[in-house]
Amino acid sequence: MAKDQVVLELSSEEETSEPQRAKRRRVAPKDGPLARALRGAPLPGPGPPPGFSAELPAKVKDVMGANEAFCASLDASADSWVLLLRKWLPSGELFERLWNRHPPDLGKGKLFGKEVTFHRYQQSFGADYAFSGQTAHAHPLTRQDAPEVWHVLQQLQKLLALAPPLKDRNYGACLVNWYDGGKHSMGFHSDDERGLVAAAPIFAISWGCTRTFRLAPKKAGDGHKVDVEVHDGDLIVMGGACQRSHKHAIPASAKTHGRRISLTFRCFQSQQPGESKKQKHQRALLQSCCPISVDQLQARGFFGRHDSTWLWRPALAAMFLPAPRTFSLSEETKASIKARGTSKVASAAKEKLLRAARKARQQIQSQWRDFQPEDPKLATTRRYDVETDGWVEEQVMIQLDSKAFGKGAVRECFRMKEVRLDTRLFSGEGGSPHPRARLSFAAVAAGLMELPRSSRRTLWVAKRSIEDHHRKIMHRRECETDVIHQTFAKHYAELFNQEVHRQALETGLGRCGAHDIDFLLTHVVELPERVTFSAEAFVSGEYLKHNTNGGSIIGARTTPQAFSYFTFVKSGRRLMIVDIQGVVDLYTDPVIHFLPSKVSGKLAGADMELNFGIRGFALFLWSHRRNDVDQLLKLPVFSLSPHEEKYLEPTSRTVTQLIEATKSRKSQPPPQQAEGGDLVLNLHEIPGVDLSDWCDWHGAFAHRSARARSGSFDREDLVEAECHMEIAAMYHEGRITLREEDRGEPRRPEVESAVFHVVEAARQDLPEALMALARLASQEEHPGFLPQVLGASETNADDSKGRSLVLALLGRAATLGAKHAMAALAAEVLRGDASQDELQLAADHLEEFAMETLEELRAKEAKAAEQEESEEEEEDDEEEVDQEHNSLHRRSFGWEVHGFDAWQALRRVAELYEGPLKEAPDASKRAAELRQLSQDGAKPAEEKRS
Ligand SMILES: O=C(O)CCC(=O)C(=O)O
Ligand SMILES: [Fe+2]
Repeated sequence: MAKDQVVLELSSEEETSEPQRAKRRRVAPKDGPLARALRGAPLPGPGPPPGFSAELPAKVKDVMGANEAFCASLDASADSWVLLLRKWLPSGELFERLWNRHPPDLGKGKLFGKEVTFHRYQQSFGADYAFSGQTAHAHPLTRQDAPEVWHVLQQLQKLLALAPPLKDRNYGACLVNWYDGGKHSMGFHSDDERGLVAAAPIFAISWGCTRTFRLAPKKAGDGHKVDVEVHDGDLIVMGGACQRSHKHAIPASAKTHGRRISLTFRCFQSQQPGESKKQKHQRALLQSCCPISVDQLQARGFFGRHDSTWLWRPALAAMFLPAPRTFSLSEETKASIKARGTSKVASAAKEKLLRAARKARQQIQSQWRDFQPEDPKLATTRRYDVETDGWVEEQVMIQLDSKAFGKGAVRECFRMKEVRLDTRLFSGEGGSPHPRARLSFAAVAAGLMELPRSSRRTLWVAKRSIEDHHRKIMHRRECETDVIHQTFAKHYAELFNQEVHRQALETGLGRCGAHDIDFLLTHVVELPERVTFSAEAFVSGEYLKHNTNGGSIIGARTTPQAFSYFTFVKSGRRLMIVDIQGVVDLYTDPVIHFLPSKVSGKLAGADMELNFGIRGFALFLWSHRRNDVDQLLKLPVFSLSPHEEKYLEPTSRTVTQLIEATKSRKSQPPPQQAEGGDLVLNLHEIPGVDLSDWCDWHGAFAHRSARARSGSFDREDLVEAECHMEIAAMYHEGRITLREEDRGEPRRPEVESAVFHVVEAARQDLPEALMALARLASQEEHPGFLPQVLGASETNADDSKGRSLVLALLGRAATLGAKHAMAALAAEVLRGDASQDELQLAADHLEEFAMETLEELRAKEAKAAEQEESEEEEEDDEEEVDQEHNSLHRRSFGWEVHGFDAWQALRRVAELYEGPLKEAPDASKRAAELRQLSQDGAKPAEEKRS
């Protein structure tokens, strides 16, 4: 079964109406619009048990007499629910009669491979019941053979008649359990055997003494636990995703001595009646507007949601609208709901659904009208499995359209039908191909036979790149990349949905406007002779783009933006899924920005063309405004400057500007830095920038010698800081700017925000940011980076404060291993009158600078020698883009001009130990060593020079 091919045409409601809907959903069905309109007067009685709240529509209660009916949703989105109908069908004299029908022996089963005897009697009726590793053979469920069970079934059918999706379902399978006293019990389990109609509710009737019916989530945190005292005649209905999310049990009880019987009715696929003409028609309509079966919809919980098992919900109908248009009931209809009640609404909604489906069918038919398929061909599909990072292959038969129906700049699309071959047709029972079957397979392939009716035929769009498809291997890799990306995105979409559900439940905030999202599943189709396509399911509807790989945010939807940011955070800042586009929340064709060294497997090997790495992350973070969904998911805040907060509307950046920003990193030289005129800004007066706590440079002493650092400095956690620095770089280069009309000063570079981001990056210990900031704080000119910024001296009388700040920043950078910061710090310290401690620090840093420089020289020489040996001529430095780091990475901002080379540095340190530091431990010994080293090293270097 093509379970995975889910194509829905969803209609989008206005984002703004979402909070209201979310609110409704949380307490559904109680506050569903229909339920609210239909709710009758409350019934007398003890009221709902803990965890239960809602009452059911009056019409449902009518049929059941004056009994109470409650509903509990087991999770925040009401995907899993239970109904409780009190005193639905008291046992009366039937109890004794059915009791006498229990089998002579206790039930038996297998648990973890071991034979066990259950603490209860058990018998199935109507359909064999497979449980705990064995099958219980059923007795017939007829008036003659099981009159009591039969009687209950008759009553149940009356109830089913109220629920359109269930009314023609056959519930002719019942498991009866006899509990003789409190020692008899049933352990936790779910009623999720094979062969059940997916998501069709389970009906459990209790007779006899009161027991606790316990429901608990399978995974802690996935929903609520509920204990219900079930009395004689009570009916429990478990619906929606209940069996998937929850387990249930009848726990043993020391206090209970009475007898109890339970009857659970289930809906088996094998027992469903043939469809009537009308039903068939309805089903065909649904299927024609989306190649997904009604059963699959049920499996996805669409029919099980909220009260939709009982009424066709308008929201459900809306899902089938072909184009995203706001679907809402007319005022007139709403009034009639209020006035008249259930059945009208149900049928009106149904009518709307059918009309929508018909329209969708027409649309699809017209799209496929001039489909002129070529002969069917055998092909291999390859699906990517995220878990195993491998490919799964399958044989299919495809028919391609003879001409492309769509052409983009890089790709062309063909309509395609794909038939997944029904293996029963083509192979013998045991899996080995039957000779005759093989024959017919060949016959189909040769076009001699019609495609077999029973196999599934689905509609696809096959894509290939216009340019490259003749370069077969390349093109195959490209198709694979598409598939890998999309499957990855789908995986993250699932994580996103789960997280939204979890947070909605935990916080009690509801979904805060978050929609469930999905990506189309794609696969590679490979024809003989290595002709390759990537294929994805066909969707119709209005196609919208929500953000781009260049960081543009389009439109006001919150879900797609939150999703992109979620992928960044969830992946540990290793990747970010962008270019979110598709029909409503069914997306396709994403781009993944990633850091090549931090992802593994097939993703790492995938296409680099559209991956902008750090710059891609930075552009998105710069454009993205924090929204409700980010907050719901507790995604961390990425700080933006006060100017950005004020002037940056997500829509204020033009797409071209951003695309320019991303492209030019690769090919063109940076644009001329934006004209600054005679703009001068004092570093200490930039809004949002507070450097006062940095101004004590003695903080740098805390780290003493950089060599005392434990291990090498780890840049793993610096991705966010790199993003800040990249934003600063882009401002500096004039690649991005704020909306000028708002700020009222056209063509003025946005220096304030650039500085803000440098400071953010410096606070996160990014060495180049510390050095950049030190440069901005210094009193020298710095034409290379944000020349408009002045350090303290000219405007600030307190000169020493400025020097302190510079030293503190350099000290921190030095401690983090920035070589030139070490030497520059030493040079600065030695220039003034320094204390002993300061001199010692300078000596330590200078020594380490020398050692590192020597190390680098040695490594360089070794590499050169190696290259000479292997005679590698190729210069493979073909303008490689560093995706892992910001474009100012390893820049020293003028601090490299400190006047020391390794030898000079060594001599200078020696001088210090001979002079002002001669009191230091082992001073003279160290001085001698350093002098020796400087002489040894200097010789070969001088030889070389001459
Ligand atoms: O005795 C009960 O009410 C529980 C029965 C049950 O869970 C089952 O038959 O699967
Ligand atoms: Fe059960």
